[in-house]
Amino acid sequence: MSTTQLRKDVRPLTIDNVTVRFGALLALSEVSFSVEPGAVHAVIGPNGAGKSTMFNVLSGVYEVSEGEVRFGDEVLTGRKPHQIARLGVARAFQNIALSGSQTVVQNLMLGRHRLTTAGFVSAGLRLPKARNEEKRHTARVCEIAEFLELGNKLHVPVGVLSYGDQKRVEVARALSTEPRLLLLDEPVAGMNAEETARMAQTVLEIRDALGITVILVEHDMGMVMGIADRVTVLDFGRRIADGTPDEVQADPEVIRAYLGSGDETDPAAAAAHGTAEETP
Ligand SMILES: Nc1ncnc2c1ncn2[C@@H]1O[C@H](COP(=O)(O)OP(=O)(O)OP(=O)(O)O)[C@@H](O)[C@H]1O
Repeated sequence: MSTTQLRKDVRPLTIDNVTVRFGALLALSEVSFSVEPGAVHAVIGPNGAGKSTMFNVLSGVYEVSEGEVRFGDEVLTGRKPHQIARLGVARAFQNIALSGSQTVVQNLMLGRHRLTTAGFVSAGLRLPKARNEEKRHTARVCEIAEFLELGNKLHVPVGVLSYGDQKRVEVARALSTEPRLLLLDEPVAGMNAEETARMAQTVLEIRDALGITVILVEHDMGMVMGIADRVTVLDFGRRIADGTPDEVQADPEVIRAYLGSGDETDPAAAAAHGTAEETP
């Protein structure tokens, strides 16, 4: 865990007995775990285990059938996605949700919208208050872009950037909302080894520099085991393990779940091949 100072308003996240049913299918079955403030916490599991469903619950896209999610004292379940966003939970999507024709800065400013206070009229008339506010927000999103190593691409349309850079803009867009909790949905999916190592490093830097909590769903076991403080493992909608990377990699039920699934991203195999040590 980082020794960096936590943002003061970062709270523990508690997933308490969450069940999600789609008709007869149990996508999540009485799943509980907690995420410590300032942790990098990974949620893993074979295909169909319920990882995306869990993220959709955390961000308010899916309603739970039973159970509750709390962020400190605030109950997240039962709220709409925009209400959860307002509580400081931001999600970077696996399938990039950016406007390709707009520049990096323009995309980040869209992410910033909820923090702007100047009304439509004063912004439209470009009154001094609105101008100052826009300047302040632009300066901050440029800072965030620099942090994501996009400083020399601020005015480039996102659509012409490399895939790896587009994924970084997606993370920067989520950070532009100044979240207390960042949800990263397969941040390295489709990336090459170099892009993956850079993103792994970036995730640690985000946590350390901003003092926020990061939860990631990811199939790349080398990346997960290299950077996560804790790992929750799902299989067929059930939580089958929860612990440090070393603990879950040695857990017989986890090994069985991955071997049974034929998933080549088996955590034990990743450990045996030393990939856990390769990524920062
Ligand atoms: N909106 C939905 N309607 C019906 N079934 C769904 C819905 N969303 C998910 N499911 C089902 O819930 C189960 C869990 O799916 P989920 O997408 O959460 O798994 P996952 O662990 O993210 O899988 P993957 O690694 O393949 O993305 C699957 O059987 C899936 O088909």
